[in-house]
Amino acid sequence: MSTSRADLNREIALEQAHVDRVYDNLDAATASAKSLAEQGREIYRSDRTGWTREEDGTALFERDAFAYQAARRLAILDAEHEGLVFGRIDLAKDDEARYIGRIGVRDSDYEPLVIDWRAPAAEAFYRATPAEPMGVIRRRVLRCRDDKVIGLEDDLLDSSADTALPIIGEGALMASLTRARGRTMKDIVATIQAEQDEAIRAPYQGVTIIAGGPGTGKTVVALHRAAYLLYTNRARLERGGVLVVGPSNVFMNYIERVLPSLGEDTVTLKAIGSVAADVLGMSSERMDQAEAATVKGSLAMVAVLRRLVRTPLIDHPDALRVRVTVKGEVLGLEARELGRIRDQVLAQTKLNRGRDLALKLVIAALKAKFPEDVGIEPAELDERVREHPSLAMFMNAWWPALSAPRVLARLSDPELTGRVATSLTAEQRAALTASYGWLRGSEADADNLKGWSIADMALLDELVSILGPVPEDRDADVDVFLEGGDVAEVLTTADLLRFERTEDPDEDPQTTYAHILVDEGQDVTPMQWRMLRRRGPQSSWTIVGDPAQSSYPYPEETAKALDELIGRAQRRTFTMSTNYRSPSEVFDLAAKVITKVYPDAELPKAVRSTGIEPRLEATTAADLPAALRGILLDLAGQVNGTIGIVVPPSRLSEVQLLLMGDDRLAAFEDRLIVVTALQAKGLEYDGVVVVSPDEIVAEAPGGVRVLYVALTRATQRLVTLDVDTSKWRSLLD
Ligand SMILES: Nc1ncnc2c1ncn2[C@@H]1O[C@H](COP(=O)(O)OP(=O)(O)OP(=O)(O)O)[C@@H](O)[C@H]1O
Repeated sequence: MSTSRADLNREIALEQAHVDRVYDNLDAATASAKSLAEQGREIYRSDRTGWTREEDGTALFERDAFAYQAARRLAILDAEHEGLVFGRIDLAKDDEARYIGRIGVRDSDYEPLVIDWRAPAAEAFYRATPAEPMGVIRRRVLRCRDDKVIGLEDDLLDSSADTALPIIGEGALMASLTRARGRTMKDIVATIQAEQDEAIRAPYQGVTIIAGGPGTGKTVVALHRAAYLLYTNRARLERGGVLVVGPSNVFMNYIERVLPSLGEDTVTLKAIGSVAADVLGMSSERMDQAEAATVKGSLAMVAVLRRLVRTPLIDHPDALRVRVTVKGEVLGLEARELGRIRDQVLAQTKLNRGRDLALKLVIAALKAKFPEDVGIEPAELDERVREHPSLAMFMNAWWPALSAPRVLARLSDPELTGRVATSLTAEQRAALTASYGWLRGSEADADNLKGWSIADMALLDELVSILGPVPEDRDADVDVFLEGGDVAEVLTTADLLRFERTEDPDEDPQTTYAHILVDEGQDVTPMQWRMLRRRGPQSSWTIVGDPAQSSYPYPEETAKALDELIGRAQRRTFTMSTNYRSPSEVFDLAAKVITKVYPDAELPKAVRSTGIEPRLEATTAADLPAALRGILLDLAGQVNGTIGIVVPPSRLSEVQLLLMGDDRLAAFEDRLIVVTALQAKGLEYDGVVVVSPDEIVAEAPGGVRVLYVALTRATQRLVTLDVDTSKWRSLLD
């Protein structure tokens, strides 16, 4: 709808007057909060002199109806300086105008000046549509920079209403979608759409699944849901904690500003490779080769790890034998008897907690061997066996406290892997041991934190839960040499014990959360679901995902693991149907590719069209630098924001080097980002060049599904650049 500049300026001035009032009241409230804090008075008081967030009056909203809380949240918002007031609805009833903002603000008479976007009174701002206006005549979105109103976008929702309200602009959603993208995700609090709002405001309990194709806002909606849940369940969630898990640190950096821009800073964000850092004291960003990653993610690993723990660390025959001499009688237990005791203990308790019980059973078994016809007092026999130096030495070797890395490192031994991983194929076993090649040779390498992969974190976490925490104090300060052992054996065992003693395992139990939000859930492997469940045995969940973008080759296995996680909990699914990211020209191409291999893919409808078709280019390996350079120079002139260069892993460093050595590209290097298709998950760029689609398919565990991820990252323009081969194009026919 067209409006004159004068109309716009007049409306802006009107809104500015209201925004000024809001800020004046905020200043007063902040001052009052400060003085409350300074006086150290009880904060939650009935003299509501300042402001709070809304008029509802129920216990729910009273909870933080005090200046201190609001001032704290305001301080978080301040860092961002995004408009505090961003919306207004004009209601037919009583000509009421309601302002919507990031937090609620009242004036000195306790009248609401701004309603928190999460309050029930704000719901109509998001839900009203022309088909169902919910009493709203006009919805207005205010664009502010700091505390200045700089633009307005209106939607007329009830055209039948007799109103003189001016309608300005083309609608806020389109204005927001066509803006250039930066390096971090922005909140969408001013333009949340009705179907998104339903998922955001879904009840807290059980498991909420947010599904839908690429670019439908699943991530951003889930983050707004976290903010909403904190608002409606603040006491429970601030105490119990909220954890947001995403695929990588790059992704966490991309989304990290969204919650603070909504006034929330109590949420913990972790990449999947960091989730187990609470018990392991380490995290990882390293990806395994496709084959190894797949084996390590599969549920078959549970049995492999259990068997691994049951296999004694030392299986030298001398170490698997205990002998004590009492009154000239040699009492001994052989490997088979010791094996039985071991199984009995491990059936009852975790290895690191079972040593005392194992010792008790060994002593009982040894005593039972003492000949009945040789006279000895039971108490004396007990003492002689118990205090025999060989016994302590034997126990240190047979039942050492084990750390998870120490145990997992054993899978670098192909022979042992062959024994414990009987359910895996020979190829799977080979991939597994090859991935631990870095550990071969030196024991202490298990401590090399850089070697472990993201997939290993879930295996190590599983091991911690099988082994129990390593006890701090081990009475192993004795000089160790095994009875009947040779010198080499003595050294090996002593080394082993020293290793155990110098370890500094993190004994904290897992940190648990009241709500866990998992993004890119389709890529969470079954082993990783088990790791996550340990962080939320009682929690409610929000799970975001799109199976069509999965890089785990067995989506059915992940779905099964997810079903187990959900169990009998209440489950509700919201499927987002509109693609807000890519223009229809770009998404149509991606949709053709995915439907050929994954006919069940959710295909959202693109909300925009630019009239610009994707460019399909081809080059040779030798000419790649020149061809890519030409495309990037073109794109830099065509889009204002970021340009993503999505490459197969094998070309990552080649392309990074190319960018570094080029003067003309250096001029806009802050807009260029090189990523592999897997790293690009969840991210978006205004211009995207997908380099060598065929190699992306060949190198990624998810094949074409990962190419689909790459093809759906552009908000404006897409270029594909084939290198030598163009096989993927057969998917476009
Ligand atoms: N209601 C909205 N208003 C404005 N922008 C929106 C809205 N919904 C989504 N967007 C924008 O669309 C883009 C895609 O959102 P998001 O990354 O959350 O999608 P996604 O479904 O998680 O995508 P993918 O599956 O590809 O990771 C983002 O730039 C987001 O800000």
